[in-house]
Amino acid sequence: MENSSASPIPRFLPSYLVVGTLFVVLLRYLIARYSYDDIREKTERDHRPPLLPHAIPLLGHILFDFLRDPLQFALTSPIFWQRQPVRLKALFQEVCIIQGAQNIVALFKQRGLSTRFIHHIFLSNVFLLPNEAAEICRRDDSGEYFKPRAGSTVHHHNRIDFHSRVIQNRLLLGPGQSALFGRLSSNMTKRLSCLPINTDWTEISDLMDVFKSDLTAATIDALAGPALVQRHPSFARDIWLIDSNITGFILKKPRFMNFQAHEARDRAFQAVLDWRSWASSNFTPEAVDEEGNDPFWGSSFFRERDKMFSNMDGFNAAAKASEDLSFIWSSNTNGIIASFWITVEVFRDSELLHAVREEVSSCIRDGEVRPPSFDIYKLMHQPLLQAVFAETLRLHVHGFLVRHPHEDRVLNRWTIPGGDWCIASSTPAAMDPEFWCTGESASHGVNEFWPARFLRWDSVTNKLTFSLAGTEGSWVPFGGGSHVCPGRFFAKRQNILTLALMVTLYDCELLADQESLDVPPGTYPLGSVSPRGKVPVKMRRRIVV
Ligand code: HEM
Repeated sequence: MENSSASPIPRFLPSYLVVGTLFVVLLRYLIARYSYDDIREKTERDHRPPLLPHAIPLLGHILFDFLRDPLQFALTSPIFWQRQPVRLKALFQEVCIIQGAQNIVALFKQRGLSTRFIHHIFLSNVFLLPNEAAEICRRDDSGEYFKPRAGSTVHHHNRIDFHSRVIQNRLLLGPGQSALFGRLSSNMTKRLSCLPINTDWTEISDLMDVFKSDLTAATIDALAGPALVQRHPSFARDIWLIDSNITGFILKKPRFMNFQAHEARDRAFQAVLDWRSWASSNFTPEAVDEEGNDPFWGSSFFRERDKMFSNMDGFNAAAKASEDLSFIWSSNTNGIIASFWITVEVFRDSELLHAVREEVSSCIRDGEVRPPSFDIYKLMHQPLLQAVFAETLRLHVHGFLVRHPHEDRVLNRWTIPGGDWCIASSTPAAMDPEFWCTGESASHGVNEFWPARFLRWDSVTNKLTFSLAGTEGSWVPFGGGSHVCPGRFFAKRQNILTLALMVTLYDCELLADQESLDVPPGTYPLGSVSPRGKVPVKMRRRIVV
C-alpha cells in the first residue's frame, strides 16, 4: 500500500498558500484603503484623485454591477456619489471618475480633450464604417481646433475631427440654423396636425409610435430633404430598430442573435447610400437657393460633407453613407425621446397642462389656428415652457461624458494623469437631492417632475423667469465645454414646439401604468432613456377656435 506521507508536497502547503494569498490581498486592500482616506483628507493642489481600494492585484475593480445595469449603478454606487474625483483600476487601465459640480465644470473648461474614440466605436461597430476610413479617423490626433495639436503629423485634408465640426457647427449653430429651424417647424406642424385623430376619443396602443414615425420623419426631412424618406418609407422605423439595439451593435452581437436589428441596419445603410447617389447625380449648382440649400441634399450641410469626405483618403461611397447614417441617428435619438417625455409629463398633470396651455396660446399668431402658427421667438422664451424642457432633461437624460487627456490636467485641486480615461456621469449630478431639493423645492423629491426648480420670481419685473444660473456642473444633459452638444438649440426647438402643437391640437389621457413608464432594467445610458414598456393613451382632437 502506498504511504501518503511520502508525497513531495507537504500536506499543509495548499492551506498555507490560500491563507498567505488571502493575507496579502487583505494587506493590499488595507494599505489602499488607508492611502485613499489619507489623500481624501489632503487639500493641497496637485494631488491625484485617490485610487479606490481594490482587492485583486492585476484585475483591479471588476464592476459586475456596472456591467449588469450601468444606469442603476450610476444611481446607487458610492463610486459615483463621492463629490470629488476618484480613480479606479480596470485591468491595466486607470479611469478617473470626475464628480462634484465644480470638478465637472473644470473638466469642461479643459481644451483639447479628445472624444473622437467614442465616435469611432459608434461608426465602426454600429454604422459599418469600412476599415480604410476607420483607420483615417483613428489616426487623426490633430484635435478639433483650427491649429493642429503639437506633434500631430496628420495631413490637413485628413483632419476629420476639425473639418466635420466646422461643417456641423455651421448647420446647427451658425448661418445654416435659421433655414434648418424654419424647415423643422413647418414639417413638424404639417405632420403633427394631420394625425389620424378626430374629435372622438381614439385609443393608441403606444404614444411613442407618433414620435418614432411622424416626428422622426419631420426631423429627417428638415435635415436631409424629403427624398430620403420618400424613397425609403421604412427608413424612420429602421433608425429606431437600430436605436433599440445599439448596445448589441456596440458589443458586436452576431447577426444570428440580433437578426431583425441587423436587417434594419442593412436597409437603413442602403437607403442612405441610394439617397446620396441620387442627390449627387441630380444636383446642379442652379438648384442652390439664396440660403445655400438645395432640394437634393436637403441642405448645404450634407453637400459640404460630401465634398469634405471626397477630399479625404479612404472615404468611398460606403464610408460617406456610414458617416451620414450616424449623424442622422444622433440627430434623432435623444431629441425625439425627450419630446415624447415632455409631452407625457405635461399631459399627466392637469394643473401643469392648464398653465402650459395658457403660455402656448399666448404665442399663437392672430387668426392662424388651423394649423396653429406660433411666434417662435416668443414661444422659445416662455418661462414655464423652458422650465418644463429643463426638468424633462434633468429626469430623463442619463449619460456618461467621456474624455481622454493626452497629458496631465489640473482640475481644481486634483491632477488627472495623462492617458487616464475621464468619465463624468450626468446622473448623480441631476439626481442629487442636496442640490435639487432645497429652498422652495425642498418638499419636492428628486424623482418628482417639478419644473419650478428652474423658475425664479423677478421682483423688479414682477414676473416669473426661467434660469439655469447656479446649475453649472449639475444640469449637464448636453455635456459641456468644447464638445457640448451642438444640437442643443435644435433639440430645444423640437421639444417645445412638439409640446405646443400637442397641447394645442389634442387632449390626451395616459392609460399606461407606472411600471411601463419606469426606466428599463439593464439600461446603458446614452442620453434620453426610453420608457420600459408601451405607453397606451387615448387622444382626441380639440376644437381650436
Ligand atoms: C435632448 C436632445 C439631446 C441631448 C440630451 C443630447 C446630448 C448630447 C451629449 C451629452 C453629447 C456629448 C457632449 C459632451 O461630451 O460633452 C452630445 C454630442 C453631440 N450631439 Fe447631442 N443631444 C441632443 C440632441 C442632439 C441633436 C438634435 C443633434 C443634431 C441635430 C445632436 C448632435 C450632436 C453631435 C453632432 C454631438 C457630438 C459633438 C462633439 O463631439 O463635438 N444632438 N449630445
